[in-house]
Amino acid sequence: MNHFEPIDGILHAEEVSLIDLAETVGTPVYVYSTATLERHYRVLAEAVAANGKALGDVLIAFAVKANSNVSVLATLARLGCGADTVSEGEIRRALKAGIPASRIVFSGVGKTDGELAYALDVGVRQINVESPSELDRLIVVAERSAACPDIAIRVNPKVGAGGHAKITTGGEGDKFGIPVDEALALYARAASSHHVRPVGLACHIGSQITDLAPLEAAFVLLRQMTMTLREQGLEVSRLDLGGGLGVPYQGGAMTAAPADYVAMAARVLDGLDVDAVFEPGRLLAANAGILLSRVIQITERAADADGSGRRFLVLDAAMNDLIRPAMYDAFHEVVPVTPRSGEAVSYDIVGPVCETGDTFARDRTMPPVQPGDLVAFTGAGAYGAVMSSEYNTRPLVPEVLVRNADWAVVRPRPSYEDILDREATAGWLVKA
Ligand SMILES: Cc1ncc(COP(=O)(O)O)c(C=O)c1O
Ligand SMILES: N[C@@H](CCCC[NH3+])C(=O)O
Repeated sequence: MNHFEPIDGILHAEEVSLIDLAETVGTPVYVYSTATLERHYRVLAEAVAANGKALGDVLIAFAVKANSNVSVLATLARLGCGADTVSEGEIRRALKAGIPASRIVFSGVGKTDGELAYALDVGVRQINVESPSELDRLIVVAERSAACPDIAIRVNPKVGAGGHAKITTGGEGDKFGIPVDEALALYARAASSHHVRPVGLACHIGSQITDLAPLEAAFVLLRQMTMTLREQGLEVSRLDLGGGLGVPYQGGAMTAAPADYVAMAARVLDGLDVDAVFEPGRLLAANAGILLSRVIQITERAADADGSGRRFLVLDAAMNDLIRPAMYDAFHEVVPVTPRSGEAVSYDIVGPVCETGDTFARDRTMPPVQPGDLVAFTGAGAYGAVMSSEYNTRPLVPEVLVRNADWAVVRPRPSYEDILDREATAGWLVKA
């Protein structure tokens, strides 16, 4: 069930009219649905439960990078969801949202000594080590902290996948993970240290993966590596399978179903006696959020000798609010909140930022709109607000969480005073 549906001709988030919301909070604004977040988590948790013991004692750790709003995290935390984090800041957010440290995984290619020390101090469940030099640093930090953290070695399985080259993480030339032979050797080396306890292997091969084949190839490799390590007498009790499962951004687009994904993982790991970790980000959050924006104007450019004319739909949202189209040519549906009758029109949908790249879509055919109308970008709940900035000194886009007929501003829009007060004028530039 979609929780962003029209009621009496007006698009709603659950029971909240987006017209009312825009009037109160202003635009642009991200709007999240509690019911969708909960449903997405439950679909995955039920798929896990349906596979019995094949995946062991499973942890679903939401990839905080996809949507780090503390209220979003707290919504998932209440259902028992853990967190996959990539920085001290994300660990702090997860803890603030009520996710216990015992359900927090710390990943990332470049964790600083300070971040490692913080993770040990709060006692995260496991640290995914991504390079030999990180292991060396972690051993020193752990010795200093008198801690002995559980670690997983992140493998680069040479299986890259994903919706765009910029979001592939498991391929040969990618910066993520450790090549298989090196990872096996590093595991044995870690096992000989008194300051870390290797408990498993991890992989994450990319994002917006719509086909299970590359994921299966990576999981099969983890299984083979587990057996190799066990033959050497080493303990392997956890496999972190990463995230990466894609979502439909466009009506009718095909992606693998979460239930098939979990069943595939269960098939591959069956009989191995390990506890699996899943790190879904986009899967839980993308279709739980929209970006609501207002049409500023429509600029018609007549055809000249060099080219065809254009019709620019200029919105008050821009690439600084939602960067996915500019960065990955990502597709987001743009739907009018109150559709007008009339023939579909082709627009170049753009924002007000001074970059040609501030283009959400070229030649997008959609129902006609007029200045002042509201439109919603769908599928914007993951890698939306988290990647926003104040480029062009546009106030950071606010976020609203809806629950039934209730809603709350869970990140307010800063005022211009807030923005300017964050900066200091160098003393020598201030008039005496
Ligand atoms: C280590 C790790 N886990 C999980 C994720 C979540 O990925 P996705 O949002 O595609 O599920 C990412 C991001 O790609 C990641 O880097
Ligand atoms: N930010 C990317 C996904 C990156 C995943 C992080 N490893 C996107 O919007 O699709």
